[in-house]
Amino acid sequence: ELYTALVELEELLETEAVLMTELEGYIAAQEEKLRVLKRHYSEYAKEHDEASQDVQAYLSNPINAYLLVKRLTTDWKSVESQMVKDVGEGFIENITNYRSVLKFPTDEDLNGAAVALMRLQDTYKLDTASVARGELNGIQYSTELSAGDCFELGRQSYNNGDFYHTVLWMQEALQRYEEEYNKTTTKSDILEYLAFSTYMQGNVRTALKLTDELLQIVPTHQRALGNRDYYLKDLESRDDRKKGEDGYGSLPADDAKVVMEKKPKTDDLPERELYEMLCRNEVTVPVDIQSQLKCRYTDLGSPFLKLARVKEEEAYLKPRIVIFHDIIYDPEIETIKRLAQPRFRRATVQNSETGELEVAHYRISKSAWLSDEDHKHIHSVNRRVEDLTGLTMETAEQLQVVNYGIGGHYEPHYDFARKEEHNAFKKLGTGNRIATVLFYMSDVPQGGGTVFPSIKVALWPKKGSAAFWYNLYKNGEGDFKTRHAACPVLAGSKWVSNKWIHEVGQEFRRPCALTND
Ligand SMILES: O=C(O)CCC(=O)C(=O)O
Ligand SMILES: [Fe+2]
Repeated sequence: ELYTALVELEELLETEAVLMTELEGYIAAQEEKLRVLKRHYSEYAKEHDEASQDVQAYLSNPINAYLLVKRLTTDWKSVESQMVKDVGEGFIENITNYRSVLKFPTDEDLNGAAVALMRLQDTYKLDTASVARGELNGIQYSTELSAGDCFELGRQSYNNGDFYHTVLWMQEALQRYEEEYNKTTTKSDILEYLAFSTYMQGNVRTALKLTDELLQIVPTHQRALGNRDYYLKDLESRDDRKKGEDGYGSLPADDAKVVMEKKPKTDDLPERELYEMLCRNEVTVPVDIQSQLKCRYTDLGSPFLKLARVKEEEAYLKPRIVIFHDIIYDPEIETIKRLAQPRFRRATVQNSETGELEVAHYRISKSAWLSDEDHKHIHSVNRRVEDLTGLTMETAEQLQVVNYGIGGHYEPHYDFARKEEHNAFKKLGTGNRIATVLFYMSDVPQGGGTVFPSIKVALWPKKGSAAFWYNLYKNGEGDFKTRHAACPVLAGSKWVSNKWIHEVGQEFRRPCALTND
């Protein structure tokens, strides 16, 4: 699939350019065909008119008689062959050939891109009308969506069983439909989806009202008729139940407070809330902690860095999370992006029960792995990580390069493996992931932060900087406060590289301890 990385979507513009050229050619051929037919027609019209004025006089001329017969035999054959001529064939053939060389998105991409929009809408609390106007957080990004576009977004949500977003987008479609001069969809289609999803959201009365509206437009609509009966029965049975319960016999006035509660997500509610608030930059590190944070030029105790000190900024102290500024250079970034691009695969996660690598809705990006041998720039970057951290790269993983597409994200996770988990590191014999270095290789205009919910830290990508933290305590236990996430990218293309450093080989560089600290 293509929607999971922005670089791959860029290639779709090339596909679009080729398709436009083909379509233009097809239109020209079709116009030529019509031009020829029109010419034939006007010849017929001219002769026919003349003949009609005086049929006998016209036909008494043997040449005219001959020409009339000719017009309706050989001439007409050529008209017919012109009419049946399929000017599209060649173009369709071209397009079919392009399918194997150009990138084409699939239905999965369409769905993924729609789901990503819904994710952005939820995480960043974007209201449907603004998104439909092409506006994200008050910034105008694109052209407006038509009623048909909104309808299609609603339909995608519907197919995913997401009635909450179906209702939002069908309502928007309806509003836009009413204001549209050139209609891009039909009101009955919108009403059908809207009514049923409203019902699924628990609002029977509104569903009934919408279905009645639909039946006014299409009185014989079979599904609507069936649904209407069903909704009425449902209301009746609710009425009965209500009577039995409290004896009042009144229905809950669900119309008054349009019920549109989101599906309850009880599994991760508090962290989820905090995560999304951090992504929206609504939470900051408490002042008493913030006031202790420092920035410095430092050699970090490395002889090599004595003459090339680095800019270190503390983002948090326990656990210690630091940002190194201007630590990876533009030419290196360019090399990394160039080498990674052809190797990109959908990023996977490890199933903690089976140990298998699999794709997951909670990690949406493309990634590739680069090693020292791939380019001298990769070697330099790895060497720099060794200088910055004082840790050996002997047991580290290769450099992982990641690009996030529309709404791309990675929900809260630990970089280290938990004891009970099945994990590939056990087999490798390199120990757990002791530390993470995360290079930011692009700026991100909106969204795309790296956030740590349990300590309320948000790091914002800045091209050329890197974050560093230890995932494990000195006694090898995982530090659960390092749980972190990559917020959905709201605007722009986010590029990062991870260097995951392992335990084995660090014995004299970061000696073990008996307790956490
Ligand atoms: O992209 C980010 O900001 C964080 C990525 C991350 O946490 C990971 O890849 O493990
Ligand atoms: Fe991570």
